[in-house]
Amino acid sequence: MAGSTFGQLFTVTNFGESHGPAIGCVIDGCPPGLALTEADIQGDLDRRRPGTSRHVTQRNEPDAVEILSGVYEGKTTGAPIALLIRNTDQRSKDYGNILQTFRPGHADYTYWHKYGIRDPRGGGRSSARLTAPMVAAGAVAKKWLREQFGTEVRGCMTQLGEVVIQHEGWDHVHQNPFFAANVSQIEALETYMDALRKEGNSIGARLYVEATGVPVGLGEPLFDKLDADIAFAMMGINAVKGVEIGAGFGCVTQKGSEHGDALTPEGFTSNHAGGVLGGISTGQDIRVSMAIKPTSSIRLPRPSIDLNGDPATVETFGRHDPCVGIRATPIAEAMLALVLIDHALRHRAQCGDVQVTTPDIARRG
Ligand SMILES: C=C(O[C@@H]1CC(C(=O)O)=C[C@@H](OP(=O)(O)O)[C@H]1O)C(=O)O
Repeated sequence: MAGSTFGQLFTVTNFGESHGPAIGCVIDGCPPGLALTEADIQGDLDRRRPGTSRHVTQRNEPDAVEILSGVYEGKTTGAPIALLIRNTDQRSKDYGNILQTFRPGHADYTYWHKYGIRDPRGGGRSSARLTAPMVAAGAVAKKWLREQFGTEVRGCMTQLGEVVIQHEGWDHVHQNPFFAANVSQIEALETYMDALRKEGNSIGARLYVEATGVPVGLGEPLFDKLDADIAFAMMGINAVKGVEIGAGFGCVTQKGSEHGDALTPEGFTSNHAGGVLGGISTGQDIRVSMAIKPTSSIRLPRPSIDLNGDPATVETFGRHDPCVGIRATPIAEAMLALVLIDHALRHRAQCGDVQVTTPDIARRG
């Protein structure tokens, strides 16, 4: 399958460029009968959209979604659902000076060598703007999962550069532009970002995303393991460079007696597995962490080469996120929801009914 379609039974085909007339996606395989309006989707798009604080790109896009097909009298019909988001605030002249060069750390270089042609305006097809349609599709998946199984997907930023963010409570996530589960560190995060922006530089971040109320049995035994597909989905998000499931790299120093989550009649007593054993969901919370690289478009001049391979200096102007991780939480949530709906439909196709249990006493304790 070509590289713009995600999923096996609930497929999402992403289209568009950052400075084209519109971006969007076509969802195929959505179960019929799901009540769906634009309002079900818009909330998550608003959480991701640019221009909402001084710490993100100042490109001001409403990211208003239009449902073009697949819904009749407020319900999905089983037909493809086309979702459209019009681009309204392109400023393509910002990219004039980098047409002949490659930004270090950017897809400019690989796109040029692969295709021999690229749309450089706003990063074209490589733009993080193309995550918006995935957030829209993810909102549909979230709604179906919630109604079928009571599954909830949520995420937060856990580290911005060197600043580790302590988890104070999930309700804090909605009260700050960083998606931090913390309000007492917001001032420190703002000071950090203000200094970084002044310097013309960018920084990486770490995010956490989890799904609760996940049925047992989602995932395939050998290749399409649930955790493998989650890692694939997260690595498909622009700028993600590392993914951990459960204890992740922490398992290197764990002993078997510690890592293996004990089973009791009431449920598991811990969740180092991150909710997946043998590639199949345990019914515990799915726990995922990811590392997001610093934005490659920065104001600081850097050495590079031009299209002829001669030395060049690159400086990027325009409206870039000093930390793409700041707006990435809704994207990670959406990708996790898309993996879960796809595997829930696959499980149902092979095994019939999906078993909903929440044997995770670790999270209740
Ligand atoms: C527009 C969005 O982010 C954009 C992502 C992006 C990039 O190269 O990835 C470059 C910038 O585009 P522009 O130069 O056109 O402002 C960001 O603003 C968005 O996320 O919706």
